[in-house]
This record gives sequence, C-alpha cells and structure tokens, in this order.
Amino acid sequence: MIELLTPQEMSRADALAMEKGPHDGAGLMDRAGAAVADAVLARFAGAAGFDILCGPGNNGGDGYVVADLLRERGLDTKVWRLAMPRQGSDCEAVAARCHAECAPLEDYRPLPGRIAVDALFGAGLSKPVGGAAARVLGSLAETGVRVVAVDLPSGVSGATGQVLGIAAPAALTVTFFRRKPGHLLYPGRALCGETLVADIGIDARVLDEIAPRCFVNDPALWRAEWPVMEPDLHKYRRGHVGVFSGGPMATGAARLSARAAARIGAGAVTLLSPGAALAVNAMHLTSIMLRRVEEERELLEFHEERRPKAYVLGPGFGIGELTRRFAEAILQAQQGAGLVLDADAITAFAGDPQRLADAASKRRGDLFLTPHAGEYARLFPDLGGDDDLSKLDRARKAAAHMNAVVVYKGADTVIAAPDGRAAINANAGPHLATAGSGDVLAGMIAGLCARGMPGFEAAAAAVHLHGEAGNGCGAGLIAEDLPERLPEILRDYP
Ligand SMILES: NC(=O)C1=CN([C@@H]2O[C@H](COP(=O)(O)OP(=O)(O)OC[C@H]3O[C@@H](n4cnc5c(N)ncnc54)[C@H](OP(=O)(O)O)[C@@H]3O)[C@@H](O)[C@H]2O)[C@@H](O)CC1
Ligand SMILES: [K+]
Repeated sequence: MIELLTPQEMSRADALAMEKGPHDGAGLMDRAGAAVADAVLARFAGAAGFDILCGPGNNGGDGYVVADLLRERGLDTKVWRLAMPRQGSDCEAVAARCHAECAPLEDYRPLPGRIAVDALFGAGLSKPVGGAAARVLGSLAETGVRVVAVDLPSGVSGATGQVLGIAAPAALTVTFFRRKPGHLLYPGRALCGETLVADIGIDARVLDEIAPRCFVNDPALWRAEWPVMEPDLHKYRRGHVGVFSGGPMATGAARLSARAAARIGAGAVTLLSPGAALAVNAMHLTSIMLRRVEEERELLEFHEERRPKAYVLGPGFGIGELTRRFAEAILQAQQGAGLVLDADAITAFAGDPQRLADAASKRRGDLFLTPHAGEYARLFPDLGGDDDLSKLDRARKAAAHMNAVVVYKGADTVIAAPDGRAAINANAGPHLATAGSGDVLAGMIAGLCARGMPGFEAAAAAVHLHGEAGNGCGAGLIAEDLPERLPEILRDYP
C-alpha cells in the first residue's frame, strides 16, 4: 500500500522519526535538502545558475541546505529570502551555517536559463500567498523559468491540492517520505510536474502509529482481495450481474456496462430491458442474456430466480420514479446484492437524497455511487458548493452519508468508503474522457463486486484497470474499446 499523508500526519511522521532517531530535525532537513540538490543536479546541472527562494519555516530550511550543497559544487547559487528564519526552528539552524549569498526576495527577478528552487512554503502553508511571495510566484509562471518545488509548489495545499492565492508550476517536485493528497488532486497535481518521493531516513514503522486512511490507488491496495479463479469454478459462482437498459432509443450505455461486467470476469450477465427495447437489445447481444424487466414485480422475480450478485442501474435509464423504486427494491431485497448507481440513477435522487440514504441504511449488499462533478453537485448541493471541502472531503462525506462506496470521477478520481478509507487514482489519461467511458466503469465495478471483492477494493480495482485500459488504447479511444482491452490487462491478475 502506498499511503498519502496529510500535512498534519506528515509533521507527526517527522516528529516520531525525531523521537525515535537516529536523525534529529536538522538531520532530516539535511537529508531532505540533499535529495532536492541531487534531483536538481541530475536534471539541470548545466543551468546558468540557481536561485533558491526561501521562506521563514522549515521548507525554507530545506532551501538553505540545497543552496549550500550547490554552492559547494562551485555552481552560481543565490538565496532569496522572504523573511528571516523563524526563531528556534531547524530552519534558523541550517540558515546560520549556509554560506550562499543572501538577498531579499523582493529584489529577485527570474532570469531565463537559471533554475528557481521554490522553498517558500510547504506543509506549513497556512493562508493565501500574498505580497512579495505572490509577486515572485506570478513572475515565475509568466517568464517560464524552470522551477523545482521543495515538498510542494508553494501555495498548493498538501491536504487538498487547491491553490491558496497563487502557485508557480514546477517542472519537478521533490517531496519526502510519502506523497500528500495535494500531489494527486488537481490543480495541485498539474502544478507539481514530475514528482519524486525521497527517502529521508524516516522509518516506515511510524505509519503504524499514524494509521493513515488515504492511499494511492495502486494495485497493492486491493491485490490481496482480488478474486482467485479456482480451476473448478462454475459460471454462477463467478457471479451474475444484472444491468438495466433504457428504452429503445437509449440502450447502448447499458450494453457497454454489461460487456464490461462480462469482460472483467462476471460469470454471467443479463440485460434487464423494458419490453419496447427487447428487439433492439437482442440484435446486439450474444453471450449476454436478455430478460424483460419493466416493473418491480419482474425485477423481484428475476432476483429470486437468478440470485444476481450485483446490478448496474442508471446508464441510459432515465431519471423517473421507476429508477428510484428499482434502486430501493434492490437495496431492500432479502437476498443482498451489490448495486452500482451511475448517471441517471444518481440524478434520479437529486431532489431527495435522504430517500436514497434511508434505503441505503438498510442495504444488505454493497452500494456504489459513481458521480462525476456535475452529478455530485446535483445530489449533494451543500457539499458540492462548499469551497472549503476538497474532492477527497466531498467523496468521504458522501460515502459516510450514503453508507456507500463513492467513486467521485474525474482525472483524479477519488474512491471513498463509508468507514473513512479513501484512495486517489493516478493512472487515468485524458483519452478516458469520452462518452460511455463511465458506463464501462460502472459495469467493471459491478463485475468485480459480483466476483466477490469487497466494495472499496472492487471500486478501486475497477478504477485502476479502467485507467490501464484507457492507456492501452490512447488516442482514438472510444468506450467500446475499453472492455476489449481487459483480457490482455487481466493476464496480470489470474
Ligand atoms: N524538521 C522538520 O520538521 C522537517 C521539515 N521538512 C520541511 O519543512 C516543511 C514544513 O515546515 P514548516 O512546518 O515549518 O512549514 P513551512 O511550509 O516552512 O511554512 C511555515 C512558515 O511559513 C509561514 N507561512 C505559511 N503560509 C504563509 C503564507 N501564505 N504567507 C506568508 N507566510 C506563510 C508560516 O507563518 P505562520 O503560519 O506561522 O504565520 C511559517 O512561518 C516541509 O514542507 C518540508 O519541506 C523537511 O525538511 C523534513 C524535516
Ligand atoms: K515549496
């Protein structure tokens, strides 16, 4: 598992590391500064010179260490300080022994060909950046001088990825021990450029005490829960998925979900179609089964007879009362089944989210909600409109309120469980932003749920593999391609 630490958790990691040794605060800072200097030299050794922009806290302290190391190499290095180091800080100690020339930050002018090392603010960013720091960060962005950020681009919140005031885009960011959510959440992610994680001598066992609840969505997070294909597996033990189709003019989305559920390994998939759409669906289906379901009674009959393990409701389905009733019927069925509510099924509850929360509070199977930002804001207008909340906060609050795994989609999809665990996805490319891509994801989640993966892990695995499928296609991708990439990807997940 790759943990992501909030700035508070990171400062606790620093403190625990100092307590347990062998490095004290200045020792950790020496290692942090050395890691940045190594990265700078590896990429930019031929630059005309190096301007180290230092703030008053320990982020600035790292900057003084970098300046000294570059100066010792005989490189043209100058420190530009925003303010004197905070009294009694590790920054004060390392600044006192720094031999690089120092000048006030307000006199700094970015010069093309030189590298700017941004060590103004890191984990201790406490308010919007203004004054001389804001002017300098603005001029860096305007002149296009290459910037190496220490820990984070100054102005980017490590907790949320939001910019407080202003931040300058970095070509490279060097952070320490573990990344922070702000390295993966936009706009922070885009401002970081390439991100390196340096080992500064903090023992990973400090994480046992911190017990972080946020992770990179890497296979290590869910691999242990990946369903094993036993040699004598029967198709119904691999799980049956039911996917609701819309009317005759809106059937494609459900078929995309159904095909994705089948490709990710559900043993059987049935498309549940209104009578008027049976013919059009039948023309496009081969291994996927088809059954008329347009009333609750027909749904319950199917549920009793076929005992599906998961459903997808929403893609192309419409936003009426039937959508709400089908969702409630599945959540309240005696024989529990997973339910992925996507697209229209999310919007269907927009006027009355409490109705969904009430149904979900009694659920017997896993519930998944997969909103993009627009759907999220419709279902949760208060949370969606609260600018103090990060995407991570929003996903977590929605998950807790709805007793559901929430997959808050986007370039930085967040997966959140009702128990507070969360993962931020990092492998999705821009080609996935195409019509039908979300329908495929909904089907993949249902397929993995039907195969027996626990909810949070099923959703996280689906999001990651969906990203892999998109990367495998690249430019020209259409949603139909995504399920077809899965067999190749799944070779790594026998
Ligand atoms: N030994 C260690 O602990 C290690 C720490 N490490 C490094 O330390 C960094 C964290 O250090 P930190 O906690 O000192 O916070 P830092 O980011 O330097 O900023 C705090 C200062 O900035 C000020 N300030 C904040 N925002 C401002 C604004 N908008 N505009 C103006 N001022 C603002 C703030 O003022 P205040 O809020 O107190 O008024 C305070 O003076 C971390 O990112 C990593 O790089 C590594 O070396 C490993 C070992
Ligand atoms: K910084």
